[in-house]
Amino acid sequence: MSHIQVQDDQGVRIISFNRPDKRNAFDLNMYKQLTEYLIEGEADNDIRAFMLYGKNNCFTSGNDIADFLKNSDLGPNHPAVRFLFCLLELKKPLVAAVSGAAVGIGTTVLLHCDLVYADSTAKFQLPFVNLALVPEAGASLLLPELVGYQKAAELLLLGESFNAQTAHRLNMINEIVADEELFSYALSQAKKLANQPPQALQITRQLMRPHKNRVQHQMHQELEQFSARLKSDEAKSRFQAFLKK
Ligand SMILES: C/C=C/C(=O)SCCNC(=O)CCNC(=O)[C@H](O)C(C)(C)COP(=O)(O)OP(=O)(O)OC[C@H]1O[C@@H](n2cnc3c(N)ncnc32)[C@H](O)[C@@H]1OP(=O)(O)O
Repeated sequence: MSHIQVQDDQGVRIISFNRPDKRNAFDLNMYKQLTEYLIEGEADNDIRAFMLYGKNNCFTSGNDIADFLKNSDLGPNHPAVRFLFCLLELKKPLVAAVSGAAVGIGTTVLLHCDLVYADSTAKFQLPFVNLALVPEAGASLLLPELVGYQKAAELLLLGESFNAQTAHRLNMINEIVADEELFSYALSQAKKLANQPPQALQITRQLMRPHKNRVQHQMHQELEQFSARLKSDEAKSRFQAFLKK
């Protein structure tokens, strides 16, 4: 069974993560599929919005840590890099429904979403420094802009997990939804977006992101540092420690 599943429902492309034995950690193939489904959806006039969802009461535990040890060269064709730049370039709106762990890229992807809903089990974490890495997806720029420098420093430098109430207070999510209603509520919101006039919707979204070039520049800076860190002894020993646990 594929670890990325796709379903189109009344103009919404629902992309679900489903790798239960690894808490939906993204491996290279998952990044490739994610990117393909997004690119395909962008080109399809019947798709008006995307929704990201993690099955098995988990959004995603982030990048597969075993892959960090195997693939340290983050060139422009690396599947994770292609996914991140695809996110940045998306024209159609993106909704996320977060249940359970949203770690690393599981949290940074939300900074590129238009609407984010979480249930009471959601747990966010940005453990880049803990893993001897640096942030990605433009989070080193987007997070301080969203939540303020000191709060962002707490989240990125200490790398502790935080719950849905904190994420809501920091304006990182729109709403906390009852656990059993998360999927249907997020989907109903995505369908509202899908029913809006598509051109006005996409242009408005574009106008609301005047900082795109700055984010793109920051992402390149982050990736340069991230690649170097992946090769460092301190990072390798953190990855090995996690995998031995
Ligand atoms: C460019 C992107 C960068 C990033 O995304 S950096 C962030 C990388 N991710 C992490 O550091 C998160 C690592 N995972 C965790 O902290 C925990 O897991 C969770 C909090 C997500 C869940 O904890 P619990 O419910 O206790 O599950 P469990 O026993 O730790 O994990 C179950 C199985 O899943 C594997 N697993 C979990 N996350 C990952 C991962 N990110 N990469 C590879 N494997 C992972 C484990 O090893 C284990 O596997 P086994 O049953 O074989 O021992």
